[in-house]
Amino acid sequence: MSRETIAEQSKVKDAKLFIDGEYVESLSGQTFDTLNPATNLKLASVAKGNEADAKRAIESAQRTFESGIWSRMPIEQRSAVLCKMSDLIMDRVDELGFLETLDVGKPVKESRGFDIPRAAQNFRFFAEMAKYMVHEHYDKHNIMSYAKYAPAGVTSLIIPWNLPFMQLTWKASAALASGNTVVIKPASYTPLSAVMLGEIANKAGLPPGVLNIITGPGSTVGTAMTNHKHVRRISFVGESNTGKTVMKNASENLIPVSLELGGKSANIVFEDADLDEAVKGSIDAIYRNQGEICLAGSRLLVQESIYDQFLDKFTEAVRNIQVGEPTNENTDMGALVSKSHLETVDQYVQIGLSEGAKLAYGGKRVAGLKNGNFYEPTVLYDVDNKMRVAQEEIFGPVPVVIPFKTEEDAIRIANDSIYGLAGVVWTNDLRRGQRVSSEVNAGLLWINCWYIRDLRTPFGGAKASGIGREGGRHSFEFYTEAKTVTMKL
Ligand SMILES: NC(=O)c1ccc[n+]([C@@H]2O[C@H](COP(=O)([O-])OP(=O)(O)OC[C@H]3O[C@@H](n4cnc5c(N)ncnc54)[C@H](O)[C@@H]3O)[C@@H](O)[C@H]2O)c1
Ligand SMILES: O=C/C=C/C=C(\O)C(=O)O
Repeated sequence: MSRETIAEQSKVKDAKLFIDGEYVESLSGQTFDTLNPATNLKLASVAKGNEADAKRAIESAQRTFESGIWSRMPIEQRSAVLCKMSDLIMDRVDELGFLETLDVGKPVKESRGFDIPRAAQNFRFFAEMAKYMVHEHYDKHNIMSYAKYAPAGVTSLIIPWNLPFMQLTWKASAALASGNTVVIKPASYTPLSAVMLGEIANKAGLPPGVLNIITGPGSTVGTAMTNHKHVRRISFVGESNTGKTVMKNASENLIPVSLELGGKSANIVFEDADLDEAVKGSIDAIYRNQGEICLAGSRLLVQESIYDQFLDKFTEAVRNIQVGEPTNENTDMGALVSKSHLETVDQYVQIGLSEGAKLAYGGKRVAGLKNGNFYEPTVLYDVDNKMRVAQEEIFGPVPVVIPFKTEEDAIRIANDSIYGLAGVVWTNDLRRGQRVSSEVNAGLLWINCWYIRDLRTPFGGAKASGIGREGGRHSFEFYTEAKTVTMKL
């Protein structure tokens, strides 16, 4: 399909709330604008929901849950609806990919090649898996016990702006496959793809009220979605500090939370690594999605004996990254999500330089692309792990390169962080790879690769990077309520 046809098809519509199977205005009638990060021009007007709208959606989800139309639907039927949603997402991969690119600022080759296909895969994966869940059953003399996994109830899903459609569907597909009804809140910078899920749900035959979408501020909509007594699960993705607020609010009604939060992951390159592979993988780990990815290998730890050689090769590769118009097929790195985020990223670079870090490349806005939020892929090196740029999440295309002497040093530095989301080890000694991955305190470790996903595995972080795990059976455990039935025979 040509770029023009896709653009025509993806004509950005104003976005409304989606409640009880219908698109509606917010009760206040207020709206806000979502901008294109590549131009900072308005893309669409979006309904600005408030507490009352969130309550409307929660009540609709609660009524629908209790009706049993979805929660008691035979699993084969439920699964078929979700597979249909998967197909409908793939049918619209070009259009949804283009829309995601316009709203997030990310390269279209990634939106169409990864985010949207992965969203379709999320639905198919959980729809299929739900059919084959193994249930527990124990016999003890004349006593038989078994566990039933009942859907938990109304589930709030709160999503950030960096990979909106992929993350939203990662949560929604598992929650729905478990038999729950959901209320979704996308981030205000990037609400457009989420809103499309309403259309897709209706077309697939999801009963009205099973899936609801409320756009609006976190302080009002988000709060209502996290302290309402009818909400039985909250899955939140975002910053660690917002996660703390979510947990505090959830405690009012003792609502279980799953929190996927920030990261500052160590990407460790040992002297025995395949250097070309390590350079290529490390580039991907920090510049993909403009560095706006929680799993980013943002602390690049390099063994002293290869430090200069690695840094030269890495910087050379950075020079070749094509930064540009996100809808252009050749673009590798697009625009940061907002002007204020661009300013934050730039401030961090200045902080790093004032702390004594050196600049190997980048460090400023892209000349010639001043209307959008384009920042050069940047390399800060000779960084000490104590510096703020090594301790705080920058969430942009700015790795900090830190030298280390021994394996023990690398592990100590990797663990000297409040975060514990991910870690990457580059080495040709797989015993070392195993040792280091056992010692790094993080939820996700990759050896000689980065961000390869098997959806059956537990996904989540340690320390300030989160609470709980989703993925495969871990998602089903979170989104259901286990009930033990014991029978005397
Ligand atoms: N661990 C992971 O899997 C993962 C994945 C993606 C992003 N992240 C993290 O997300 C952050 C970037 O995203 P962001 O800037 O959108 O995060 P954010 O915390 O500002 O916002 C996330 C979502 O929470 C909402 N929100 C804000 N205040 C709220 C409140 N009081 N109650 C309920 N909801 C509220 C926002 O509107 C948004 O929808 C980074 O820290 C990144 O590492 C983590
Ligand atoms: O920015 C964070 C990336 C999150 C990735 C996932 O949730 C996933 O791959 O399932």
